[in-house]
Order: sequence, then C-alpha cells, then structure tokens
Amino acid sequence: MPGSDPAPGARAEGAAAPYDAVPYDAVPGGAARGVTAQRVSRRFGSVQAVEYMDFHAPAGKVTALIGPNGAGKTTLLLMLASLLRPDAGTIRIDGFDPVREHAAVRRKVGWMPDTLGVWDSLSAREILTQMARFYRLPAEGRGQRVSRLLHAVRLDALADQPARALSRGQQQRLSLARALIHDPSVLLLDEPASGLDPGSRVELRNLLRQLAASGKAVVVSSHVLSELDEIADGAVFVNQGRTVKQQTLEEAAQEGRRYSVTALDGAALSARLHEFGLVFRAEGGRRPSVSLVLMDDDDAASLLKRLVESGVGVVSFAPTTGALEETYMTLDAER
Ligand SMILES: Nc1ncnc2c1ncn2[C@@H]1O[C@H](COP(=O)(O)OP(=O)(O)OP(=O)(O)O)[C@@H](O)[C@H]1O
Repeated sequence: MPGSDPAPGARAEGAAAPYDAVPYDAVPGGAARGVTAQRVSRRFGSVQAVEYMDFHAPAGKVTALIGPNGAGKTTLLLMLASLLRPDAGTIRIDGFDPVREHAAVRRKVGWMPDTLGVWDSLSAREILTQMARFYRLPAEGRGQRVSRLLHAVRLDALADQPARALSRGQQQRLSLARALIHDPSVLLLDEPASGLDPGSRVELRNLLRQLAASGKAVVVSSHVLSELDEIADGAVFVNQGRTVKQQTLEEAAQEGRRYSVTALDGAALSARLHEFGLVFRAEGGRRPSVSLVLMDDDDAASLLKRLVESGVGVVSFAPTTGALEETYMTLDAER
C-alpha cells in the first residue's frame, strides 16, 4: 500500500512498542505510537457510558476490546476516532490529541463502524474514490489504490454494483476497505467480523495480522472471543464503562484454559480426578463429562495419559474455550 498521508508537523515515529515493553497496568506517556486513553469519561444524559476508562493499543499489535453489550466499547472507539468528545480524561493517537488536533487524528485513524451507513446508490468503487478525494489523496494513483483495496477485500467482481445490492458481509468488507483508503496508522474496527461467513472471517484475520505486522495499531471490538484468540496480541476487558483488565495473550494463556473430558464411565472419571487431587465440575450432556482448568498443553497431555493408563475409557478430551474467553468468564463470575 502507498505511504501514509503525513499530518502537518507529524512527529518522528519510533519503532513499534512490543507489549512486553509496555506494562498493561500502566498507560505510557503521550508520545507513544498507537493509542492511549487515560481516565476517559463520557456521559449521555443520565447514562454514564464510559467512566475513568484506561486503554492502550501499541503500534504493530492487534488489541481486542472486549465487554458485554452496553459496556461502553463503541463510545470509547468513537472518542478515539475523534467523532465524540470525552467529558474528561486524556486520549493520544500516535501522540496527537483528538480534541485539540482533530484533523491530524482523522488522518491517522481508519474507522470501521459496526454498520456501513453510506450512500446506498453509489457503487463500492465510487464510495472508495469519493473517500480518497475527501482524504485528498493525489488524483494520480487514486484509481489504482481503490482497485487494490477492492481486490484485498475480494469485492472486485461487485465493485460497480450499488452498495445497497451488497450483502451484510460484503458491506462489512467494503467498510474495511473504506477504513483503509488513506493508509491510516491506527485502525479502529467495531465488530468487524459481524455478518462475515467463515471463509471471510479467516481472510479478515489474515488481513488484520498483516496490517499489524506492517506497524499499524489495530483495535478490534468483538463479542466472538474464540476468534479474537487467533487475531489479538492483547486484550482490554471493559464492563459498565470501566476497564476491568488489560493483558497480553501470553498472560491470558498463563491463567489456564478450560478442558472438557468425556468418559464411558463418569463415576470412574470423577474418582480418578479426585485421586489426582484435581478440582473439576460435572457438566450436563448425553455422555458423562467434566470440565477443569489446566495450565498448559503439557498439563493436558500428562492428564490424558494418566487417565488412560488408570483404565478410564476417555471418549474426548479437548479445550472448551480460548484463553480470552476463559478470562472473560472468570471476570463475569467474579462480578
Ligand atoms: N447516543 C447515546 N445516547 C444515550 N445513551 C447512549 C448513547 N450511546 C450509548 N449510550 C449508552 O451508553 C452505554 C454504552 O453504550 P455503547 O454503545 O458504548 O456499548 P457497547 O459496549 O458498544 O455495546 P454493544 O456491545 O451492545 O455494541 C449504553 O448504556 C448505551 O445505552
């Protein structure tokens, strides 16, 4: 993709900050590349949508924004994108303030809302061309860039159809292309996988990984946690307008993963697990099964071996949730 459109007075950009260089419990200073928000609040009438929220998404990484319905994810993303003014707190996008340096932030940010919401009668190509004009991309090369983006999101064949004729999934792909038109350094994507079929989800995953690898800060809000495990390098969990937890995927994995074990004889399975001193819970279902948290793959392999060696007829033995989902469920249970 062509180089980014530098903001007037753009600052020198350092190397992408790896997650381990940026502690998740401490939001770094304003000059960091990527996105930082500190104690950001926003109220709508009597609803406190976001309250003292902290958020950090480094350049070169995919950061998941996770939380239940109404947690404040969209409100936070709108503030990061400079589309909504915070009541309080500090936001920096590659060091720029969305409130005071609004134009610079617009150039830095690619925003993909959860619904497309543009000019239904224009074609995908016309919409992207118009967006390229809005961002003042040079006329020379504009058509080529639009074609490349249409190809990247697999809309070449539908490029000249009116947008209203596109399916929900196709509109999502157009929305992503629109967010990328000006080669932003920060991508804010609200539920990007919503409406996508499994093949398109895999393509989205690969595209987001590539964009992060090219140095962009990619922020993805989603409810589909199993998917985020494959995409994200780190996650910020929010609930009721507040940040509840920030962690890397490695940290999440270190907290263990829930496995489901099914056996021919449920009583024998429970007896062995008791003998091994493991905490487990019985699960409903057609066959007797239990679930328990294991710390890593070695633990899982060794437990499976011991069960089989002790004569338990193990029918299935598999992780039930991803690392992020396990953290989410733990937070939910604590709440
Ligand atoms: N424009 C608005 N006017 C009034 N209340 C609003 C407005 N926007 C958001 N809210 C309220 O703020 C809270 C947070 O909403 P927000 O859309 O940010 O949540 P969310 O985490 O994105 O939810 P979802 O996962 O359902 O999309 C909700 O209680 C919502 O009703």
